[in-house]
Amino acid sequence: MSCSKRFKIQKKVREHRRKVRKEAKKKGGNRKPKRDITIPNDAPFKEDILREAEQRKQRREELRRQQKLERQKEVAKKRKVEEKKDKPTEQKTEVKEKKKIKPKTPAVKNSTKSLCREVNKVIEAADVILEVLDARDPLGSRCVQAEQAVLQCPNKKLLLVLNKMDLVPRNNVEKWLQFLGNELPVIAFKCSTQVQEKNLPGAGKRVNPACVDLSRGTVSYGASSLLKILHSLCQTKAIKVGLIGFSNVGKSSLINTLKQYKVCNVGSLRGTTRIMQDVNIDNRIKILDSPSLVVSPDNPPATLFMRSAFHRDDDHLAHANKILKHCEKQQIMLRYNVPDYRNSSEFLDLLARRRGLYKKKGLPDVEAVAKIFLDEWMGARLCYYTVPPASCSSHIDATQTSAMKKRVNCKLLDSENKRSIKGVRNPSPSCSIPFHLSHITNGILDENEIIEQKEEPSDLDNEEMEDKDIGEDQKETPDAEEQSASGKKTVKSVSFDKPANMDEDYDFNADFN
Ligand SMILES: Nc1nc2c(ncn2[C@@H]2O[C@H](COP(=O)(O)OP(=O)(O)OP(=O)(O)O)[C@@H](O)[C@H]2O)c(=O)[nH]1
Repeated sequence: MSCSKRFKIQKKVREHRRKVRKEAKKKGGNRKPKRDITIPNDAPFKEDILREAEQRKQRREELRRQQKLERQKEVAKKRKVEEKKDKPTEQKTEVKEKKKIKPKTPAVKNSTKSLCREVNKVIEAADVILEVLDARDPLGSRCVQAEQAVLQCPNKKLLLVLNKMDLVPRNNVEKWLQFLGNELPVIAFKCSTQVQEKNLPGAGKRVNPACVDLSRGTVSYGASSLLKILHSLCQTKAIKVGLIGFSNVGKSSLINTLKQYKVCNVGSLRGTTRIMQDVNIDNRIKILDSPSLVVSPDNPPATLFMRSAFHRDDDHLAHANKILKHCEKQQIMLRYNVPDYRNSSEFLDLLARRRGLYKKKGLPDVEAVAKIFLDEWMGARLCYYTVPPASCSSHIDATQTSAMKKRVNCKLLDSENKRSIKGVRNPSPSCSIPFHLSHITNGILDENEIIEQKEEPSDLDNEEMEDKDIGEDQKETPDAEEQSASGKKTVKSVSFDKPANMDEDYDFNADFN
């Protein structure tokens, strides 16, 4: 064979092989499959390690999702700026003038009014009303006005749903069931909350958020019991079931749990639901989701913060202060792993140091840590609990109670509640924070009662003054708040002089550094 022919053949073979390799690469055949974490079975703490790895993965994904959202926001912002540039200058000045004329408050005010309207619509349309309560503060998530509005209608039935029972100790759930059961039928509930898109069939593809399967997420308790009760109420005709409650108590989650699909938007962000939504559970039960109830401004400050759907974002320190006032110091020190503190500012200072949150020049970033602290309290993970009061003057009279109980199969309810409580994994009392605030919250149902909100000076300063007066024990009692809730104003003598022994007790620079 001539040399030229041999080289020609060799070249052809090389080209052919290159082509084959290229195609294989395109198909992804050469790629090594991703290995799962393999831990030998005899390794100690295997389950813990796997759980930690899974949590880490979830966190990474969450971060990626957040970054993506931020990027999208930035792009949208840039686009807006470019669009504005393109518009003629005349239009710009018109828009500016309009903006100047429009005050900021009416937007919030109108939206609050519309929330009110939507809640009223739900109460009017529904045959059965479920008032959803947060098991961590059931009394605080009850609304006197809404309950009265329902009880005034003779044909409507009112049931309480004690949701999030996985976040409080078991004996506390039992106590609350007993306490609330004296007034109205109450059902213990735990929603299914986890959305595991990764485990769904077709993982990796884009999943339509409206049909994410929740059945594989965390287990729910009380759903079948609630359906049984509702079916017993609709023997002759189909019924509409309205869900009411303050923000973040889990109304939308409850619907998703009953439906086993994500049909309503859920989030730890308050006021996610803005309008009435109806969802058919089956051919006899239609559920109406409502926006959160509007909180009346005459509630104690902590209740106002815990239950309101909207907040001014700049008040983190004041809000954190309000919450800390009602918590047991020992438990807070244990939960957040901080040493003894005198007031909320000192606690936030210590927490910022503990979590490594510093501003420029090495100063602890108290604002940032206050925001994180509040997010935890508003989220669905922190375990805190309130204790039912020894006696409570009820706004429901005995005839209304007995009428409501007659309409519902209470024996079935009791047995189902016992079954649900047995199944749930509750936190131990030592891991949860006792929260000393138990008030029924006043709400607003009449939109004409909503008054324009005035900008008030931050109450942090005032409260810090109070803190200093109260000293170490954080002695503000619920009674004092009751007084403020009922409108009785007490005049406190506030001394603006430094306490005499203050400097001797504690030198911040020396003791702290
Ligand atoms: N741990 C736990 N978290 C829950 C439970 N139910 C709801 N959540 C969480 O509570 C948060 C609020 O739930 P939503 O269903 O959006 O509450 P909502 O009452 O509809 O809130 P709004 O839209 O503000 O009215 C979400 O982060 C849920 O995951 C529960 O039973 N247990």
